[in-house]
Amino acid sequence: MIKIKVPATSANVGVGFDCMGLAVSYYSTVSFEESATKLTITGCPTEFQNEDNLVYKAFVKGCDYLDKPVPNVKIDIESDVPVARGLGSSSVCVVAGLKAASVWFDNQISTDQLLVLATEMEGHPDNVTPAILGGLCVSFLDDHNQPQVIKYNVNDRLNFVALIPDYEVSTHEARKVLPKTMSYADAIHQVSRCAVMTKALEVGDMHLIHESCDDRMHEPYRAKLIPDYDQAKAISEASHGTMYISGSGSTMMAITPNEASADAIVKNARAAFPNWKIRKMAVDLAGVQSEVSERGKVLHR
Ligand SMILES: Nc1ncnc2c1ncn2[C@@H]1O[C@H](COP(=O)(O)OP(=O)(O)O)[C@@H](O)[C@H]1O
Ligand SMILES: N[C@@H](CCOP(=O)(O)O)C(=O)O
Repeated sequence: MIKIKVPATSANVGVGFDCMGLAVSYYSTVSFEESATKLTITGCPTEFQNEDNLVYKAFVKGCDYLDKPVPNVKIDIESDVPVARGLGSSSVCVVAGLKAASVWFDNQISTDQLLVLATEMEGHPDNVTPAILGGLCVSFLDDHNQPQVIKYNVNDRLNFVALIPDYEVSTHEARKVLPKTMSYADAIHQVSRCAVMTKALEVGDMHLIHESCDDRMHEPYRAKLIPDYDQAKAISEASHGTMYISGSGSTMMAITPNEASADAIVKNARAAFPNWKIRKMAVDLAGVQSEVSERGKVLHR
């Protein structure tokens, strides 16, 4: 059996639209086993238990890339990552399927190629890159379709709190509300803040994090899709947090200067939104992990 563990990701981190993403300590584990029948999928909503399942599509893409016949397979998805909440559930599926195909055929897909294939499927690299590599990543595909990635450290003092609403926002729909162009003035605003944000996260400078986390590319448009955005932001800021929309929402992520501030946000957000999941999260540094076992015995990781 092959088990693939993939972290959730918080894309954009406010000002890094479509290029910056953070792997967080919230996971899905997907198992792949040989099967007598073509495909069995368990552990996910019935609407996804068919050949259109994103994990299976990615597995097929990986096999095709390696020019191997797609094996009959049983897939079991054990997921903590909520669907369509801006924590990269689709990237988890894509990365799990591609990585499983690689492991199935002796790890023949390189990490760079995994990044290329995963980005092709997702359409943007900001979730799949940290899901594969872990940590805080900034990335793009160059003109030769090669991934260019830089990883930044995130200061240990910082804490992250995910405020996960009980309603979805589909990434596809949340991309439709964005304008097609932006002004030079807004581009300067964005580029300068994005560059400052990366270093501010590294050194843990909460003042600079707060000042630079002021997006003009997506957040003003998407805030309208999240009816509780203003209240969530007020709760975060009342306890010294800086909040941004995680990915395309609906989750909102608060960055806090210390644990006490994170605990206060958790307490106040739980009181205000009793039906939401409010979770403290750490940065995942490992990225995708695989394990191969036979009759319960781990053969290699
Ligand atoms: N456990 C799962 N099994 C199959 N497909 C899934 C699963 N989780 C997520 N998906 C796919 O990912 C899509 C959600 O992706 P998206 O709208 O980008 O939101 P997110 O922010 O969670 O990535 C679902 O519509 C579905 O196609
Ligand atoms: N850059 C993308 C990120 C989408 O992340 P998701 O977790 O919501 O799928 C975007 O903002 O559209």
